[in-house]
Amino acid sequence: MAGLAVRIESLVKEYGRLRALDGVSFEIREGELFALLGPNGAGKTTTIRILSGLTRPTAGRVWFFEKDIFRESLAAKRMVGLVPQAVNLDLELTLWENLLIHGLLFGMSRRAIAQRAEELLRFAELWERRNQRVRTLSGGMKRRLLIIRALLHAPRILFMDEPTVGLDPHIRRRLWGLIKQIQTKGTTILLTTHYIEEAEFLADRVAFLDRGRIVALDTPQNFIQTLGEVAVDVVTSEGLKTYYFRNRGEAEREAMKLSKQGESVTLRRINLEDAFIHFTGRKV
Ligand SMILES: Nc1ncnc2c1ncn2[C@@H]1O[C@H](COP(=O)(O)OP(=O)(O)OP(=O)(O)O)[C@@H](O)[C@H]1O
Repeated sequence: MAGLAVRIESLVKEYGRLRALDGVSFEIREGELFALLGPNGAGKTTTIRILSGLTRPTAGRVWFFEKDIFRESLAAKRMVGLVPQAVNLDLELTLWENLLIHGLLFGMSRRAIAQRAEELLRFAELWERRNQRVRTLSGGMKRRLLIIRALLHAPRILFMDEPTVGLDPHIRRRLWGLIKQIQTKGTTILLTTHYIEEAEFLADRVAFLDRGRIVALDTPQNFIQTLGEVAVDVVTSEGLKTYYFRNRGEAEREAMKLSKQGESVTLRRINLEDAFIHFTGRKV
């Protein structure tokens, strides 16, 4: 059984009178891909900022591989790579130069940087473009560069804050492939997202964050199974109602009954969005 990569205990973050995080605790196992899913303002970025050493919590403790990150902050920083929400690359420099600067900031030798940069640029299919200015890249390419920059110093843990926000669906899927490959190579990943299908596709476990609190935490499969297997959506004069059933037979019987009453009925598989609405009482 894999050890613990991240242990977070009772994190609180206050901005004046606003409690952005209200006692957040969870653990991430080594090699796991863990998603923090929540609506805007839930506290996802605040959590990532604390874990990356960009801001201090009001209270709470965090360990990476059993090292207290506030007591051993330098060692902790070297263990993590951060993919921020905003594309903070230097647009006037080339891809290669962006990676070089990052490596030097992390105290890597030029030789080690060159070796690792080549490996990662090839991995992200950006090698041919290494001498282009970042300005000339598409949105999806910039995101790929942002991800490999975070991996340059070979961190054991990768934090990704909304890595696919605002991208077209096919570019998002390509990034999902890349993220999965990074996990396969052994990196522990924490990502935040408000795209439910992203969490459902990528994550081993998902925590629903709502107004600074974790309201539910489990694997996508377990969340879905808690509700059942098949959902029946019914459009009524009062709006859309959804009913959950353990199997298709039960769902079909109920759907038949409702259609006979003249209701408009659709059957579908239960997904993580159903679970999210069930646990938070609202949409992402
Ligand atoms: N520096 C700050 N000063 C004051 N309030 C802040 C600050 N940073 C975040 N907040 C507030 O804390 C709460 C949580 O914000 P946070 O950015 O962590 O949410 P989020 O889940 O990442 O949302 P989003 O998806 O919009 O990035 C919000 O109410 C936000 O307005």
